[in-house]
Amino acid sequence: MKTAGGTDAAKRRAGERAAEEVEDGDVVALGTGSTTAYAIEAIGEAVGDGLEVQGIPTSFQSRQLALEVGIPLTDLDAVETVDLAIDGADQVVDDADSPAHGALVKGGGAAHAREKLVDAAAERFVVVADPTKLADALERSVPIEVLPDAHSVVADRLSELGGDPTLRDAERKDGPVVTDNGNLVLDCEFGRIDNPDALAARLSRLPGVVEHGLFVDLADATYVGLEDGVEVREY
Ligand SMILES: O=C[C@H](O)[C@H](O)[C@H](O)COP(=O)(O)O
Repeated sequence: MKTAGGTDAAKRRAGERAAEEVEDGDVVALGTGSTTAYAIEAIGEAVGDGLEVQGIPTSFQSRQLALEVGIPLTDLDAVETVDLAIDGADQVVDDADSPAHGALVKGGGAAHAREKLVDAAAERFVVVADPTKLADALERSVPIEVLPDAHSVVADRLSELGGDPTLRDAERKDGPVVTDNGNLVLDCEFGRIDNPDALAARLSRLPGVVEHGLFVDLADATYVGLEDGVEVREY
């Protein structure tokens, strides 16, 4: 998969390095997005060379790619353990002095509900990112998957919390984005999020919210792809 801009080589390095963590016999959660796609392709190559793994896809996109590159697939409810999750992020807190170090915003591809489920279940969750994703604090809009009937009432509650929600529109279809789970997505601006843990708890309490894109205390490491290598942050 190719993406626009100069970060493609960095994404590839991060993805390929994370794929090197996969061991024979592992169950691996396969995240969604352009960076994780490089990891899935690399795992597929290793499978071609004899590595035995089972993958759990997190979206239609990652499922299709995994099938294309020959990774045998399974489901979360069919396995006892998920050894490793490899997944991208839209933003990562990279300030080691911050209590939110390693917190993420995810869901740019509207896959965050399934991603959070498997990333949280994994023994080890590795984020793959290029340097444009790193920030001192989270300030990207937060994707919030909502039941279709709930989008306007949840939007009202988000405004009361100080947010500025927008229903995500599909680019090549009239109407909103519909997730793989049949739901809608509100992208909510909160400005700089100094306490993502507190905001995450408030969002989770709203009836009609299926899942939000704040991932707090879930990642074990971030692999940051650079033009000439990979930097690893362990949390
Ligand atoms: O819903 C999508 C996911 O959370 C992605 O992992 C995230 O948007 C990052 O994607 P990319 O690697 O394409 O920037």
